[in-house]
Amino acid sequence: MAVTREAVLEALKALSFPDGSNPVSRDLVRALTVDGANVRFVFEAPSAEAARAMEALRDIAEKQVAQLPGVEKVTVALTAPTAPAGQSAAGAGTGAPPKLRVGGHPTPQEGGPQAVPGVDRILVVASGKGGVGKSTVSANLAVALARQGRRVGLLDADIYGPSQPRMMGVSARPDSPDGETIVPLKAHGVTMMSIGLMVAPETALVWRGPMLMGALQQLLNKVQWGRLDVLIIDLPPGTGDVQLTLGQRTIMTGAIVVSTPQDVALLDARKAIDMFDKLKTPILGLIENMSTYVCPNCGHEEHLFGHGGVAAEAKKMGVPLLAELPLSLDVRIAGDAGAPVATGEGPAADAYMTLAKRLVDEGKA
Ligand SMILES: Nc1ncnc2c1ncn2[C@@H]1O[C@H](COP(=O)(O)OP(=O)(O)OP(=O)(O)O)[C@@H](O)[C@H]1O
Repeated sequence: MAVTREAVLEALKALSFPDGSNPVSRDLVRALTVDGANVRFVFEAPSAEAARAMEALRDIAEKQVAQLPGVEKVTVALTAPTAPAGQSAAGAGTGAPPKLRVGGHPTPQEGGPQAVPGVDRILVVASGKGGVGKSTVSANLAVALARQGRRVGLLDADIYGPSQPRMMGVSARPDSPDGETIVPLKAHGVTMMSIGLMVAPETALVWRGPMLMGALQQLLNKVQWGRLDVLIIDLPPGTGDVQLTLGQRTIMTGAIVVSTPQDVALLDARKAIDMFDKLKTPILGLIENMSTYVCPNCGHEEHLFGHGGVAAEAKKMGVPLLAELPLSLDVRIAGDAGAPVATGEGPAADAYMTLAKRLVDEGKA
């Protein structure tokens, strides 16, 4: 018999504190997800202190829920406004840890979408599905724009797989000298911030849309971006709550949708484009990534995943094809090494410089 949400909540209510309250009545349970036989939820402690004291509760809760019929796996994450002492969420920052309740629900907002102060343009880089190179394109485009003299920010909002710290070669936890705002990091001429530098991955995995959105809102508004010509946001893949809420709350200059030539990726890309249409976010264009493969030994060019699909689709949708970016081992190696290929020279770097120039010339970046 499949376990239900209600059964899990009942099991948690049975864990009573000395004052007679329980985790549910104290409103500690967040993001309860029952996915077949897998149960996941978050205990959100009011403070780091309280989170430390809740380690034992987490163990007991895990065991209690695991005993329910139909449950195979239980994952309970503990969150608190700041990381527990001596346990940095990511790397070694030197200042006081930011006081952000990262992942809290977004605060209500009056009126329509708003701008981020000091930021002239926001470009979102999206894809219908994961793994098509959205993060690679975001990092390289940011670097290429910075090389053209633009003041560029890069916000990694891909909570399910934050890859910008690795791609941009940064790992330190950002400082917060005043305990309220966050000083972003700098890499390759780009001002950057990743949700992955603020939140432990196991916590992020059990979050639901509203918590992600709360975190993203904080990163947009509490990071000291300074004056930027353009902020590039590397979105999570797909068409979920984060994309929708961001579109409803923040004025976005435009969206760039990355796809590979395979049909399935294109189908997914179409969904992303429909979403931006509904949000009334201008679609700046499609990018075909992993377009051609140039053999590093003989120079022979091969269309490994087919060719022309993205161009044809762009035409059908009436949006520009912004770039066809080659599949190149250099791109992957550079990304893994923390220095995007656009920091150097060569065909892949040239392709990104051309893309960046086009966006600057069109006033989009
Ligand atoms: N043009 C390319 N040539 C070679 N490798 C590439 C290219 N583009 C991306 N890759 C590699 O493909 C992998 C996936 O890329 P990336 O992380 O940018 O995709 P993504 O769409 O952001 O994925 P996710 O949604 O999972 O974050 C990475 O290892 C990256 O280095």
